[in-house]
Amino acid sequence: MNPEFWHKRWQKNEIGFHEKEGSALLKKYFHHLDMPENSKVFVPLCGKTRDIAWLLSHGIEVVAIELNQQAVEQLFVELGVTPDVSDQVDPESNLICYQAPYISVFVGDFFALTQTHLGQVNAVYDRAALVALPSDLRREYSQHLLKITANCQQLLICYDYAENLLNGPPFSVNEKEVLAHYQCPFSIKQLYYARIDGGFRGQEAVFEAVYLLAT
Ligand SMILES: C[S@@+](CC[C@H](N)C(=O)[O-])C[C@H]1O[C@@H](n2cnc3c(N)ncnc32)[C@H](O)[C@@H]1O
Repeated sequence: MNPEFWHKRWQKNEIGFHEKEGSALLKKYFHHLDMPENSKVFVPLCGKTRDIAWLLSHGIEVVAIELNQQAVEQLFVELGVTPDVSDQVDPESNLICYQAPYISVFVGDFFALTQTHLGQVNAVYDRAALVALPSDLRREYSQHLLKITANCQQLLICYDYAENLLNGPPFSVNEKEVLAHYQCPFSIKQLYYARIDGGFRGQEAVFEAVYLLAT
């Protein structure tokens, strides 16, 4: 998916992936992560997810990245927070950073983000990020994610459906693929696997899965 694809989706408000009430699966399974006091979670490819509001309301600091600036503007409006905006992150990355207490959201390409930008995080929350990318980019994504988070534990939410059933995104990422990306360095536990209620784009056989990736 090139950046234009996503910018057009945001421009036309074609954001069927956005959950107005946030993810029920995050609320149900977040406690499986080992989160000490004052923890920080990284939310890659965050869109304007309401999950960030939920994390903040539970005392979790959030750092996130999203390609589309309009999405990030909307995220902060919906949070009811006025951010400081800086395009002086560094001369090379072209990242812009929206910051307010307990939250930093970078606007730009995930692959331009470094461990230095991110700082130390206690966990990664990936909903609809890995599955947003075509297969050739998913390997690069998982490797980059491990590198910039220093193999940090992760709660991962994926879709699983038969190839040819749907045109992604979201792409199907089954358990075998999750293992291929992450079994080194993690032990991987599937916490949830169920058919999506009411189907997905007219298809019944689409499943949602939650994985805990921990060392
Ligand atoms: C399927 S949406 C998921 C958004 C969010 N995680 C959620 O649950 O609502 C994928 C998002 O990733 C963003 N995106 C795609 N490629 C990206 C990249 N290389 N760097 C940063 N964001 C990207 C898109 O603009 C889009 O908002």
